Amino acid sequence: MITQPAFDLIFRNALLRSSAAPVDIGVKGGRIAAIAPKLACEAVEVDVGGHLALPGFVDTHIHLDKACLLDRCGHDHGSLGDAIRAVSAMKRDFTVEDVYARGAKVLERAIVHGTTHMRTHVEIDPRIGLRSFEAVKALKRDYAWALDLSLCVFPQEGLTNDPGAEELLVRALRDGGETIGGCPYTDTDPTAHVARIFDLAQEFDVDVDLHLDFDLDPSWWHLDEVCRQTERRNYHGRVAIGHATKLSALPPERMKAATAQLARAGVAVTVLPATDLYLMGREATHNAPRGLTLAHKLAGDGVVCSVATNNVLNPFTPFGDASLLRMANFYANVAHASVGDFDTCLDLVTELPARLMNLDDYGIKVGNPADLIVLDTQDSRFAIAELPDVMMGFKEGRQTFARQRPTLFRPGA
Ligand SMILES: O=c1cc[nH]c(=O)[nH]1
Repeated sequence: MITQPAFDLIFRNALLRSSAAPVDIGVKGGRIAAIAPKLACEAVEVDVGGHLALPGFVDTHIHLDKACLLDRCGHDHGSLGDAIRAVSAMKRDFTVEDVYARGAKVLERAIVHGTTHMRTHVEIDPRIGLRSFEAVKALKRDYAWALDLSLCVFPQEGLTNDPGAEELLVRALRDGGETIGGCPYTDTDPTAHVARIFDLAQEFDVDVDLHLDFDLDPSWWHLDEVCRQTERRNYHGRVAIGHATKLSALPPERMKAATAQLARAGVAVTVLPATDLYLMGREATHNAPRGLTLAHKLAGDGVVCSVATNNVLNPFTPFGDASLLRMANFYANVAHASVGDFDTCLDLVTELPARLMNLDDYGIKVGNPADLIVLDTQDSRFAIAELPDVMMGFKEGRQTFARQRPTLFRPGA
């Protein structure tokens, strides 16, 4: 009789955030089958060497369709409006192949930086039609070996004011759109925009992820309407808002009320620090006012939050390498995070965005897919501060990348 090995693969000596000492992780059929201090059986082995193993970063908000446009967009961008107009003019010339190539470049960077789950927003409107959507669908298929890509279709330039946009959105939702986004502040009727997005979300039974309240004027906003619609439609836990920088301009009492409102409605908040700080305050002649919603504080008060990359090398953010660890470090730097907040900052790119995206089988737990990454650090508390290399990644137990340690050429060695 041939005895089957209990595991196909064992990760030896992996430090988990939840364990005081390194453990072994047994994998069978692509799923985690056991976690124990020492697994005594034969299998292919990967020596993690006491380094930190995490379940992979979760990027809830990126725009693959308009990444890597620096060579086409001129040198002088400024405000949010400028960025939207610049891409609006360019996208008429986007082809499926062009969007695919730019998106692939960013996806490959994200993979080697340890991202295992990602939600890309993709613009759907009469200027671009469904070309970008076709490209990101192909990217989802072609990179499924390394990363779960989820598609959020959205009308960047408005809905009620843009004839033809809704019909295209409906076609995208019938053909693989997994979440519906929106951008009420570009619509001539923001309230109707929000209501229509929720109508479509309910019709297609998909979650909602809106660009919202992206400035520093707290005298008006769309947050109340979004929370109202969420509660009215029983969409608790299925709605996220990105940017929401107006929250950072609220005095403490109003912030307390807004936090309670978000927690009650189950509306999640995604902070996009690179874009938020790049685009705001552009009209100012001096003391350029910029703000950032404090995701780690909101998270402490029961609001599901994430930090995400958003835009990479385009007029919205002419920087970036799709590294979520670097983005979390950037966020922690500019958001007044103290050493005691660093653990929560790591949650903002792992556990919390997994909740935002309702990923039921996320995490290094028995029964879950063996999706994990290994960081070159032995202390999870300081991963955000240290910016360690992500040394290797696995999806369902299959290795997706390895990063070589740099070699020092010491004289005389
Ligand atoms: O940051 C932003 C805001 C609106 N639309 C985008 O694509 N990015």
